[in-house]
Amino acid sequence: MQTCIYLDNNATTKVDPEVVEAMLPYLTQYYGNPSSMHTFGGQVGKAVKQARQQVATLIGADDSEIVFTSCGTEGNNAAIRAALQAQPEKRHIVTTQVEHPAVLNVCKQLETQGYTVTYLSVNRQGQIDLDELEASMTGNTALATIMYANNETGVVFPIEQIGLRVKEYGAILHVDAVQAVGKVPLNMKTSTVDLLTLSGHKLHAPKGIGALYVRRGVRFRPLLVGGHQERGRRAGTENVPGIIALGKAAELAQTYIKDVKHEKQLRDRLEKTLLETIPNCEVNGDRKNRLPNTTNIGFKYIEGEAILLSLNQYGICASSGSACTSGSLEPSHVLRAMSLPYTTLHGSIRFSLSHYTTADEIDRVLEVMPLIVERLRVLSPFNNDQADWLQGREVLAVGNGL
Ligand SMILES: Cc1ncc(COP(=O)(O)O)c(C=O)c1O
Ligand code: FES
Repeated sequence: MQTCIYLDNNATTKVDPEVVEAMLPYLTQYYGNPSSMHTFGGQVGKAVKQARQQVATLIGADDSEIVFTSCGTEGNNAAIRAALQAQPEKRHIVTTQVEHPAVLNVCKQLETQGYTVTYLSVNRQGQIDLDELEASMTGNTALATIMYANNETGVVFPIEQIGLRVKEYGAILHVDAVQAVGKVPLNMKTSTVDLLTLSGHKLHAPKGIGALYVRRGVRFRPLLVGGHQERGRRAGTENVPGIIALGKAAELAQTYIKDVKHEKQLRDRLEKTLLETIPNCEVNGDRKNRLPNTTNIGFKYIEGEAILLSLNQYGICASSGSACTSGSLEPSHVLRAMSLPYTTLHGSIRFSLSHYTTADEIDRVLEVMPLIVERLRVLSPFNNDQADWLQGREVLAVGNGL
């Protein structure tokens, strides 16, 4: 298989070799069912218990507060449904316009089922306004579901300040922390968060395993109903190899989190040099409150997809939005919510690094990017001469909600 310079770690990550090593015996040797009465199954149950502890430790939770799920999407669905079922009399939800589809589309579906949803706006930096949040909360608000860090821009929301406001109204706070866990330290013991979603494949475990943190005392009804697994909070025989892998990845992440300087330095160098060497480009999102591994840069007057295809020819993987929506060629809903100019909106690229990223790889990207952008701008029908015309369209495009 082809290797590449992989700068798309917000889409998914490489499984750590130590994680593979930890999970393999649970595919081959220890295949028992953790719920079985016999010792063969029981030893698997013990390993699952240890993995639960490892995940709990990473986010400062108690192991009884961790429910294993199949992915981040399931965690979000389960959390939102559980929060609403716990307070059936309340029919209002607060979220943001920049959530992942695994939250946004659940909210849209709930709107057809008698719920009202407030989608908080974001400013040009991708930040929400805490006053707007406060003004949207009422006694009828059951749930605020707000992401920790944005997958496209890396922008981090002030979750604890959000939590204080949400708590004033007695609502439940669910946080989609799929992009944050393993990248920034979290401590549920000192947090206002009630429910928190994480996903293994974003922190060097395989795809198809995740976890939901459920604060002790928060009433929880399962999304999947059946057997008594996960203390009745998620039915279905456990994905044991996935759970062991997530446990190991969580343990390793504790070390990596302490060493994000490496990633951050490379990200900052990539960003700074691109801005210096390529005219007409800018960083999208709040540069102060951001994940250490992500940069989203708008290259004016060209198409993001064209940049991606060119990068691909050089063996460089990046992204122009979340993988789910990138097939559509529609500009990203996150960047649209930030009201970026039309000229930037279409030419935005996300580079997301990991601790595997090397200085040589960044050098290579810095070598080819100016050539790619220059070539595409020469070919572009939207070159700088037409900027005035484009700025005119920008008003139109935003007005149409494009
Ligand atoms: C912020 C965010 N939430 C949820 C998800 C969905 O996670 P999963 O792919 O494990 O279902 C993703 C993954 O793209 C994400 O970035
Ligand atoms: S669900 Fe996979 S990238 Fe969004």
